[in-house]
Amino acid sequence: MHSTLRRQLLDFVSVASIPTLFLFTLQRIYSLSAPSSRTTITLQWIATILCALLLFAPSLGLLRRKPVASALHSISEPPLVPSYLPWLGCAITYLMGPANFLRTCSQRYGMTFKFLIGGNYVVAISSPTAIANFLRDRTGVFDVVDYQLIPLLSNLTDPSRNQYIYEIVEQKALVAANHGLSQRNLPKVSTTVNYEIFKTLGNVVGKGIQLPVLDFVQRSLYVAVSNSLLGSHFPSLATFDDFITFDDGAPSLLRKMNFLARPAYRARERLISQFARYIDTAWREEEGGGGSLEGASEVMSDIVRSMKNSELTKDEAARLMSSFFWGSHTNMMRTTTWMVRHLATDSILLSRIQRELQAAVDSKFYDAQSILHMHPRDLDGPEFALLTSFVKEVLRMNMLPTSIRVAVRDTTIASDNGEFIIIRKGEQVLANLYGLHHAPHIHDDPDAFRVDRFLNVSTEEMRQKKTLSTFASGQHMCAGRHFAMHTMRMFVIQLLHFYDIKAAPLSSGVSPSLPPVDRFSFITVTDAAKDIEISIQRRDSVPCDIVGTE
Ligand code: HEM
Repeated sequence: MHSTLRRQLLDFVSVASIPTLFLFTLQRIYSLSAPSSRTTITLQWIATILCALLLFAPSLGLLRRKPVASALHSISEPPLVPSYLPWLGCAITYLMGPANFLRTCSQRYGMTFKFLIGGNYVVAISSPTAIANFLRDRTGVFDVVDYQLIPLLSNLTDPSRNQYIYEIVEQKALVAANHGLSQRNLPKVSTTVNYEIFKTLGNVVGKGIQLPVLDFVQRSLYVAVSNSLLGSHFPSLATFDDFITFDDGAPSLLRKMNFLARPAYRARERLISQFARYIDTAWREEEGGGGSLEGASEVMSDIVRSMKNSELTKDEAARLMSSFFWGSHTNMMRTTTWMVRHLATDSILLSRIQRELQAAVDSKFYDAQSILHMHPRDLDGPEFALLTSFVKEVLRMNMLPTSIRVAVRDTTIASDNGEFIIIRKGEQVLANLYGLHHAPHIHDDPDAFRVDRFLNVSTEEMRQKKTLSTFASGQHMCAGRHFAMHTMRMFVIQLLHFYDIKAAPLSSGVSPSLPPVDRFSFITVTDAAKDIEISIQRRDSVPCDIVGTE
């Protein structure tokens, strides 16, 4: 707050001084040439009004620093989104609906803009080059603020412990997560996830069901992913309801609006005690400071070991696990939910994806067993090019920003076309994925859903153009990206191979269309009341008997 007020004062002093001096000079000239008390009073009034306007100019957005041009580059200050509340700024509009706020501002102000929120200036950036540059910064000018969210998400209440906890997270737990979920080590967990998806779909769907899409996907993915990461000591089914309640309220908990999220608050505490119990039950000590979680994936054992070998309490470790667990489920569930909704409501899309899958089955993956042994590399190959493009398109349409950094000193970020964006010390920089993924000069007809948008774009080309940034980049790029891409595609492959799916008709008998995005939500969800139902039937023609799955 202090720096904001100082900034406003400096803005005022620097800009207000020019017209004030001008009026003062004018006044002097008038009073010298034609002394008249009326003229002097009028000029004083004009000066006062101008000063008052200029004082509030920063929050009204009237004050825009002109871009400073240099011979080689253009260096510019981002335009400030007007707001009428001095310290709060745009907080209310942003917090009530970030998706809507970013969409409106991107349309109005373009690729970069600044807004005031609760005493902090946030610079939202959509340029692919600028996003990559600030996320990949290695000079230390951009610090991670996301970790400040960990205490909020995990309900860590002793601030004196936070610095130490961040260090353990950054230097130990995340290193273990990145290593265990890397492309090289992914096969250690991917076969388990393939089998768990198979088993869970069998249990949830049985011979056939009709469920809202969100409920179906959340239930199936939650159990499959939890089982594959944590093994059978973790009560996946029994914790599902608490996880969903926590997930629903997570945006409010992160916004410090606990009063809006009491059920989520309580559900999270129950989940945390389950984690504490799980670590006790599943942990097996080994000689030499080792040890592992019985039946769990190697990566989860490594993460828990890294916490156990530090000075974290059991409660702190259980709380951190709940945050990791939430992060590993929430985005994947939402993305897969949108994929299934698209498939259920668009018969052309469904048959294109089915044809690709059938061709892959005919040529390479002849039976259920070979589908369940698919290697992550198989999914990245040409056999599943359309499915891969489909996931990317769904991510492009729905991802909201998650990457925020804070500038520790004044700096600039190199953007496109030789432009530089001025960032001042203390300002937060936000990767505005909405702006990047919906800019018409970057993505042709950006509001249209095109399943083959990324079909002929190689990974290398995408890396170079940086036009899709769903997993961020740089040091804190998503550790679970390979796991997520594998799991989401495997879920769709099994759903379409072993089952027939279609959207259940509405009560009017009409086939439903894709439900609208709730633009006022924190994440691009749909209003639960507007979700569509899906009918799923096991395909008797496809054998489902797999050796090794009881
Ligand atoms: C569709 C699915 C997913 C999306 C879109 C996604 C997106 C992201 C993004 C954008 C970040 C970077 C945040 C930042 O820059 O500060 C991130 C970080 C992270 N994600 Fe994911 N994620 C997904 C799935 C997963 C899964 C399945 C896991 C684990 C199994 C996971 C684990 C992590 C971890 C540990 C980090 C922190 C990395 C670090 O700070 O070094 N994510 N994720």
